[in-house]
Amino acid sequence: MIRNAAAALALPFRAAPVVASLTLALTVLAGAAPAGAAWLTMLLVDELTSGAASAGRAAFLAVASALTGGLAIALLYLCGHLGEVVRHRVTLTVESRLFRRIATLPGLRHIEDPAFHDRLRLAEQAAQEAPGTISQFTQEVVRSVVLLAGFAGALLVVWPPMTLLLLASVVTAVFARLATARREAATEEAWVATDRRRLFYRALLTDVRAAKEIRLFGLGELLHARMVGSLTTVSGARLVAQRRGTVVQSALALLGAVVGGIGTVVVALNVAAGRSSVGDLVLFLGAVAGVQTGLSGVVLQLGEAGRAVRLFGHYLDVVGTRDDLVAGTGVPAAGAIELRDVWFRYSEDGPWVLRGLNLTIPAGAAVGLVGVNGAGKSTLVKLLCRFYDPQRGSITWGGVDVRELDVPALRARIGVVFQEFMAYDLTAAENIGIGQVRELDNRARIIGAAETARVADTINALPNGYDTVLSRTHADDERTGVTLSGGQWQRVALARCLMRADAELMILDEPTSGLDAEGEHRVHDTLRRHAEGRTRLLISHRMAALRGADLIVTLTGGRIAEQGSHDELMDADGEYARLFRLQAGGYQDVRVS
Ligand SMILES: Nc1ncnc2c1ncn2[C@@H]1O[C@H](COP(=O)(O)OP(=O)(O)OP(=O)(O)O)[C@@H](O)[C@H]1O
Repeated sequence: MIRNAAAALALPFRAAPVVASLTLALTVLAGAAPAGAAWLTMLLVDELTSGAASAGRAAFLAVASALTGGLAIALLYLCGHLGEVVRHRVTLTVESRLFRRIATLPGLRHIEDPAFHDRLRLAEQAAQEAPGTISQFTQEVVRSVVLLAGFAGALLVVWPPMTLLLLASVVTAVFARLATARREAATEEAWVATDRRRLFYRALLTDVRAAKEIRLFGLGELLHARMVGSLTTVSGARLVAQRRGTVVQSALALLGAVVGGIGTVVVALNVAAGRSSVGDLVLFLGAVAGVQTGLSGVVLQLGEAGRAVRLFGHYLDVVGTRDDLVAGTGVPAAGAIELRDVWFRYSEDGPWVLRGLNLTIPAGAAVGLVGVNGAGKSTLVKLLCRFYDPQRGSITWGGVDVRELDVPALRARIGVVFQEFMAYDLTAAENIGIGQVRELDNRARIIGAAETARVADTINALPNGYDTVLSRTHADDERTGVTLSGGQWQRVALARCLMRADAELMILDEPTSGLDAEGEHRVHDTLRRHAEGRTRLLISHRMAALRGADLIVTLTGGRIAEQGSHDELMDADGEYARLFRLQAGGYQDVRVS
């Protein structure tokens, strides 16, 4: 908690050192002004009730008191504005740090972890709220401390025990408010998963891709009910926490009134008995009102700040998240890729997906990978891209363990069309160009990749050609976007992969599943010519597509069960031959010669 508070308090001074320091100085002045005004008022009252009042001195004191009061208000507004400036800079800093951490996480472990997403949501909330709340609280504390110091002197002079009484009521208020804040923050933490589900259902209801199934299967009511159910639960819990807070606040207000009342009675009796002056009473009343107003502001904000500090811990956790992979510094060397006794599972208690897998992918060879659904083909691809590390065994490239290589350098040598490739709501040119970010503006290269992937004609026929936004939900400059068919999208993804003209390893995970028969034939033909000499890993359920590969391997039970050329595997008459015949049989027709 102290670590969180210190980090949050330091933030404004790191994000906007000059403005934050100026705000602090002016806040001190703003805090001193009301006490100054009260002292001047006391002097004025005493002057007027002294029996030998000087008109000039009284007028001076009246003007000075009014001006000091006015200055206090003006300073408050100025500090408010400067506080906004600081908040703006702090928000930029924290959001930027938070999302840079997310953007630079090398592996997939954290991003696939639901608990990490919950922490991220709390961190985002804290990043937006905490800096403002905490810097406002800091200002309030500084102003109040100065103000209290001024008034405490007055109270000590007029009736010393009042200082102790006020102190006792403040300590009570602080503890009560902090307890409320802890409860409120705990409520947020407890319900964050439910709130995430609400956002999930909400996103589904408005998702264009989900719209067809939602309508056909009549899921609208179900999703709506679940969304509202989550919302009701979360806002109900927040209301309960808030109700408790209100009860506590009301009790504290009553306590303050009782303490103030006791002091006023005592001092009024002193004035009546001639032990204190009327000026003393005026000063005392001003001081008590000033102290209580100032303190109730601080105590109220203390609650907000306490909650913010606790949630800020999630921000610090996310920003300080360790890399989910230990990166090396080596530069990849050309050569064969070898997987030796690779064991992998997605979680500690999950089932093994790969169980002692051994495979050599020779440099420059086309390797076809076959296996039933769930055999682990895409998992193997993810390991080659080093999104995860195997729990046991090793993967080497050119004789070097991939764990010793620099991760971006390794990935720069790989071009992939993932099975679940992305369809970005960007222009056609950007959708292809992002395959090689430094070539994003190289239109000739983008057109070349589109032509190789045989999607150029489709793009040329779009309303704005390569500048057409491929989206129905986003539009640029009032131009509506367009949506491509599944197969056309797949060709765009292929063109994106082909932007990596210098990639040594090309991985195509089901690259032609959405293509028509002629399209598939042409793409394979083009790929064979385009990727000649590069290492290729091709995954497909259409066995005919892999027939021409130099090496075909079948993945069964987390291991390589068979490997060889098409002819060798057919001669061996194993699982591959069985599957191949099964598929080929599906196409046999007496009318086809
Ligand atoms: N991110 C993940 N987290 C946990 N388990 C996963 C994850 N991805 C895949 N799996 C599991 O790993 C196993 C292998 O999945 P994988 O996607 O590698 O199979 P595949 O051979 O590519 O299948 P398909 O032919 O259907 O594409 C499956 O049981 C799957 O449930």
